[in-house]
Amino acid sequence: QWRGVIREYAERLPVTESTEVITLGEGGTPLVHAPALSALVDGTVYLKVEGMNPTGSFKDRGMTMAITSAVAEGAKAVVCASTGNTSASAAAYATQAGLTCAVLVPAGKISMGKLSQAVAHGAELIQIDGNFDGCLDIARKLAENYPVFLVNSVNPSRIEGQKTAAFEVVDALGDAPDYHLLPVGNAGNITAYWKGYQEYAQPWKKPANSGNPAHDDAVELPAVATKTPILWGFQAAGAAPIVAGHPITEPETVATAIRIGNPASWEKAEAARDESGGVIEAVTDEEILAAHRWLSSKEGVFVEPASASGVAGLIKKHSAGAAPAGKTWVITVTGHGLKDPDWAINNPALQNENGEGAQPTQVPQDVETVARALGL
Ligand SMILES: Cc1ncc(COP(=O)(O)O)c(/C=C/C(=O)C(=O)O)c1O
Repeated sequence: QWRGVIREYAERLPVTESTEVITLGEGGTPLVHAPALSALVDGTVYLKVEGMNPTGSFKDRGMTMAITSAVAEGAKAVVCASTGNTSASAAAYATQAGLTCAVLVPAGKISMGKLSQAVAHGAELIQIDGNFDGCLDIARKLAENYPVFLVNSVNPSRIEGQKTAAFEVVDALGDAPDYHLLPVGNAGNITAYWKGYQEYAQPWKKPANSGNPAHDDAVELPAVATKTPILWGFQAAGAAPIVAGHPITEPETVATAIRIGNPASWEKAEAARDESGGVIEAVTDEEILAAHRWLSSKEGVFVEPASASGVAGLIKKHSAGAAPAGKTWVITVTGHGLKDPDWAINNPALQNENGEGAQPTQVPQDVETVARALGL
């Protein structure tokens, strides 16, 4: 039985045997071979399908650690700003821990699937007249001035939890891939992957000065990977502050999850890019929606639009002749397609010549008619 990322990787996380772990069984997600993308780049491409986490996105990895830390510190309430997935995850883990949860979301810019999760778990849901960056500013001020614990990825425990995805990739492949690709919004995830890959590529011992006597006699663990991958991060062209080199005051993209203009982990994301010898570049909404469609129609993997940004990036880099052949690639697809189902029906890449979506056919309850409708 998979025990959740904290128990599975306890020797590499800031916990001890006596820590009360709050978990919904997150982690242990599928690493799925992508035959069509592998053929495209003449290499081996795997998808790290993070939509298979308990609340349907990679955020659960960080939230199990953040809520576990909140409980350890005696918090009674947590707060987060979110484009949707963080709030869905915070609401679920807070419920599991018996904490109240306040979530601040940009008014009218959160997908129905994510909204339904925060509501279902009884979060105090506040829609802010502004964008995600404005919500994060308020959340930080609330945590500074009121008895609420901030669980956004500025909280280092989120990064600790999310680094376990890199461990799982190496454990599954036997070493790090040559390249790892992923979307970049608030930039916590690229920061976490780089931390995980670096830690796994060298001997590891819990930091003795963590103030936790149990760490002082921790054993040193050997390196697991022989190398670290090159990281390629991708922002939506209308919300690409790291690419532009300055904040974007009015970020715009259909990929609402990464509609972020001033990433909290900006510097750490640049460090991950530079230390890994990688890039952070932009992909357009059209390229994102085409990649979203590629995944569902060619690889059998259904994701929400922002999650396809890494795949859009690989396709774009390949068409520019910048994707070397014979390599091993891992692309993190970050959230399940059910989070934002409209794009499965209304994706322009799916519509026919007169702009109709792929509406299901309706016929009378008659087997011959159905057979004809199926073209049998
Ligand atoms: C599906 C999906 N894919 C990619 C990202 C970008 O990850 P980061 O670069 O670590 O921010 C997000 C981020 C969502 C939030 O920031 C939030 O939920 O508040 C996401 O939901």
